[in-house]
Amino acid sequence: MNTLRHRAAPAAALQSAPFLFQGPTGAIGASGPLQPLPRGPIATLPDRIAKAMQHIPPSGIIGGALPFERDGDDCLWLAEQTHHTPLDPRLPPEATLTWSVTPEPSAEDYAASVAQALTLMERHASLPDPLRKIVLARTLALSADRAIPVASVLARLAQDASVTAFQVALPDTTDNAQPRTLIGASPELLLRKTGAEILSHPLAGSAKRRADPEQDRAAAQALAASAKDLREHAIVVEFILDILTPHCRTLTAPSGPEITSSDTMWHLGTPIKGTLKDPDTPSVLIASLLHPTPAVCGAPRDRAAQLIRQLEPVARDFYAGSVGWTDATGDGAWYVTIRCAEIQGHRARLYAGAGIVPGSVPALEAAETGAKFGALLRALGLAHDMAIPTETN
Ligand SMILES: C=C(O[C@@H]1C=C(C(=O)O)C=C[C@H]1O)C(=O)O
Repeated sequence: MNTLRHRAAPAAALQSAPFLFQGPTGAIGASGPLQPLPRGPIATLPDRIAKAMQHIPPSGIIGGALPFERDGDDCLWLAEQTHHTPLDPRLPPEATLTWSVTPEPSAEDYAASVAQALTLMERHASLPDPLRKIVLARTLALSADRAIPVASVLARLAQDASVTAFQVALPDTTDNAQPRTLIGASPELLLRKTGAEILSHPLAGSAKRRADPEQDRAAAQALAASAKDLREHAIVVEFILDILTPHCRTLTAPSGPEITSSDTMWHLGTPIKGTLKDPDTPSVLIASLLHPTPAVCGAPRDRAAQLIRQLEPVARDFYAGSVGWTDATGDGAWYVTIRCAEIQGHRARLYAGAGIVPGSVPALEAAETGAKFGALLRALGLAHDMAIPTETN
């Protein structure tokens, strides 16, 4: 992807783009005439994509967001042109918004749900195919005294060169509502397809980055040696290999995870590489087979999803879904929708989750989710660690 050829567009000009992504491999987004794809669940996606692929011009792109729930309606567009214009790194003056922040649920209630999930796992351990992992999330409901400047928040998220910053326009909730936008900085690649080659780079197992370099290195080393995190991670890799195997001629993964990082978090990550049997399958369809992986849902998938619905007080909507794009050849990239917020006017809802396996400690999982809000909080001009309960900070 050639990003040098293009001059940066003013952030405001890109604010209305229905989808755009900027990460280590460059910037890509929709431009030109646009039409929404009919909305629907994953079960009808192959049909809807096949129809859209009949009409896509060679320079076109399909992109948008899949929700967390496989039977929820997605939000995809077909744009006749693709742009590769990077976000303008020159930020407008420091925003001075005044905020109110309400955790929903509170960190204490979240920890109580984690404890409940652990009890259930223990009680079901002797049943056939027991629940082995569940990812539980919490949210922060933010309200500012003015409209949130989406474009400059996105530009700030994109300053972390190790993540993919994204923006996707979401369907309006009511007829005359203000536009809803999903923005985020995903560190996790669900699936990239280039010709017959595919790459998935799941993350699971996390530790907060530290300001002090020695403590920061120690946190990474402790993560790499944590049996609990290695178990949590292995469940995701096993799931992805199982799903991809029937679709691949070759499929390889290293025997253990590597340490990866964003500006705010350390993670365990495993690059899984494959060659597709049918290289014409559009990337969004392979991504939709994988989604949601146990990195954001759990194992077994359906049982975890059901318990998530029971234990989480706020619906996930597009959080823990997938955002991405597919071009006219079917190539594309789909990311796990994490480290994200839904923004509407002066309100934002931030989401963060953590994988729970036997051995997880509720208060530490509350702290981990608190740290995962950091990238968004900082981009909004708030203290990155304000959601980490003080006794664990
Ligand atoms: C669920 C989230 O992150 C996921 C969960 C992780 C974990 O439990 O260690 C790590 C990376 C992500 O796959 C999130 O950030 O909201």
